[in-house]
Amino acid sequence: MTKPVCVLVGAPGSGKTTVGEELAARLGVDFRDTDADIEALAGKPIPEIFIDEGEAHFRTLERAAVAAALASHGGVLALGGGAVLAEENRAALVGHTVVHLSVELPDAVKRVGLSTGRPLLAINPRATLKHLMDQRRPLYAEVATATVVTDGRAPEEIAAEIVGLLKP
Ligand SMILES: Nc1ncnc2c1ncn2[C@@H]1O[C@H](COP(=O)(O)OP(=O)(O)O)[C@@H](O)[C@H]1O
Ligand SMILES: O=C(O)C1=C[C@@H](OP(=O)(O)O)[C@@H](O)[C@H](O)C1
Ligand SMILES: [Mg+2]
Repeated sequence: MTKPVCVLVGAPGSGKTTVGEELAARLGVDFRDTDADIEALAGKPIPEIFIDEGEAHFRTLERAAVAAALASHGGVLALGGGAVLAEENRAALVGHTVVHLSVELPDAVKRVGLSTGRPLLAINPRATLKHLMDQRRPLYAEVATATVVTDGRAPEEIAAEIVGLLKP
């Protein structure tokens, strides 16, 4: 069975998508992001899924996307920030190389701001992010096989550190 060389988890704004693309380029492998898979399957952007069908439906699509990507993708895989909320997803990550991109509130807020692409953060992003991060911190720690600090660091530097971690 194919297995991702590295799965990236972390809060919104931790840089999973940005660092994941950079890491995949450095490793010469494909990059995949479950958020993009969900949008392709649903045929619409994530904010529209939240508006039309709600978060619970998004989480159902996300569980299917995570299972499919873990079983079929051999490159770098980025998950959505809330994927770790599902016990099913946390269980599916056991045995994988999972890097937690850690970020503290100030950098996360600066990076995502009032982002239009993240429906959960469309209103009051600082308070919402703080709540999400407090709730999820133990879950990222539970699934991660390594943690890389991203605060005040460029995506290139973070990707380089992960390349080093992946060396046997
Ligand atoms: N290390 C970093 N330093 C500064 N900005 C970053 C960093 N990583 C990501 N960003 C920026 O923050 C925003 C969110 O990044 P993204 O990769 O989409 O995060 P995630 O997928 O974890 O939510 C983007 O505008 C991106 O350019
Ligand atoms: O934190 C979350 O619950 C979410 C994070 C988003 O992905 P990023 O972490 O890549 O922003 C996306 O999956 C969706 O908007 C929900
Ligand atoms: Mg992302």
